[in-house]
This record gives sequence, structure tokens and C-alpha cells, in this order.
Amino acid sequence: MNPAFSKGLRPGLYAITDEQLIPADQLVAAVTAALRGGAVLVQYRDKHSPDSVRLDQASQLQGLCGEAGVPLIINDDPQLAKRVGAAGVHLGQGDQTLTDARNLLGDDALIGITCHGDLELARLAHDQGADYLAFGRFFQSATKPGAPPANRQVLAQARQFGRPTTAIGGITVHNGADLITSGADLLAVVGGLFGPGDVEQRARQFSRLFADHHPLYPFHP
Ligand SMILES: Cc1ncc(COP(=O)(O)OP(=O)(O)O)c(N)n1
Ligand SMILES: Cc1nc(C(=O)O)sc1CCOP(=O)(O)O
Ligand SMILES: [Mg+2]
Repeated sequence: MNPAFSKGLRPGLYAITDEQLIPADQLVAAVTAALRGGAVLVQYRDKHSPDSVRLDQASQLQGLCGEAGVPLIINDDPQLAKRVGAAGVHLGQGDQTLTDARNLLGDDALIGITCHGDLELARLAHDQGADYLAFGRFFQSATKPGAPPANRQVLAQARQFGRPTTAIGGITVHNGADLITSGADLLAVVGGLFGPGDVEQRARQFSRLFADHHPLYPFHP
């Protein structure tokens, strides 16, 4: 079954920021480069900075993404998403519940859920109204070394839910193609995008992988 793309979701590169990798004064330039290279979704993920910094940075990214017509997702924090007018939120299994986030943000919000490698978690997330299902980690991740591993087969099995799937964890331009052919609609990337080197060029390379391997890319709603 083709997944239901709605609320501005499209297959492609999902750029995720990290405050330990991207110096604060380079955040806007780094995300601008990712957008220029074709990122179709951006997540603001900052696990450590003070609330005032997170509010300021999330507002700046919302401005950038708004101009680019790309949805901004806030990691962990539905309240911050509401405050800055972001498109939605990403929630893990230990975060606030999908139901609480939906009640706060409304039906139009984009809510993604971490399902690790577990189809039952995916079923639950689907039944509760998740807009995308995230699976991982598929490779060793320097950003989150302790994330539980997932098997590529889960991507094909998750097609039954008719929701876009995201793959995450150690993804690079060299190992991403297999995940797309296995069924990933989005590749969520931190280090393989924002690590040292030319971010825009790497974003373009990821976009090329989708052009070559995803049946619905480029997706025009
Ligand atoms: C797209 C995407 N997938 C998975 C995660 C991980 O979420 P979570 O398990 O809540 O872990 P933290 O990111 O909060 O450390 C994600 N953020 N994005
Ligand atoms: C935030 C996160 N969640 C994961 C999961 O498996 O749920 S892996 C991960 C880190 C992704 O960063 P990188 O692209 O640098 O590996
Ligand atoms: Mg989380």
C-alpha cells in the first residue's frame, strides 16, 4: 500500500539538528544548507540547552522552514512546537503521549512516533493517529549510541499501516539507498548530514538517492 502523505509530508531527506554537533552560531547556516540541498522535513532536536535558547533557536528555524515551505518538527516538546507555530512534534516511547500531544496541537499537527524495530509499537502508534512511524537505529550511531537496533525487514512490514515510514540511526549517503528500497519514505539523518564537510552537497546526494530509488519522489501533493 502506498503511504498516505498529508500535512505537507513528502518522501525525502529528514534533517535533524543536534546541539552537540552544530555550534549554535552555525545552526541557521547549517539548516539553510540542508534546505537548499532538498531536505523535505526538519527536526529541531536539542536535548540540553536552556529553554530560552531552545525557544530562540526553534523560532529561527520555524522562520527558515516556513519560507522554504518545509514542515518543522520539534523533538520531545509539544509545548515548544505550539509556542513557535511548528508543524508538529516527534515523540519517543518515553516522551509525552501522542494523545496529550494531539490534544494540545490539534488534528492538523504532524506527529511522528519512535517505534524502534517493533511492529506492535507501530500498530499502536498507527491506531492512535501517528502521521509517520520512525524505525531505527539501522547502523551504529555516534549521536545516539544506545538506541536499540532495528532490522531492515520492519520497513517493508510497516507498509501495512499505510503511514509514511522514517528510518534513522547512522545513515549516510553511502548506506541510505538500501533503506529506501526496503521501504523507507524518509531518511532521518544527523551526523551523516551535519557532520564535517559540505552540508548542502550531502543533502543533494541524499535527495539524489530518493530520485533514484523512491517510487513517489519528487512527490507533489
Ligand atoms: C525521526 C526520529 N526518529 C527517532 C527519534 C528518536 O526519538 P526518541 O526515541 O524520543 O529519542 P530522542 O531523539 O528524544 O533522544 C527522533 N528524534 N526522530
Ligand atoms: C535521535 C536518534 N534516534 C534513534 C533511534 O534509533 O531511535 S538513532 C538517533 C540518532 C540519529 O543520529 P545519526 O544520524 O547521527 O546516527
Ligand atoms: Mg524523545
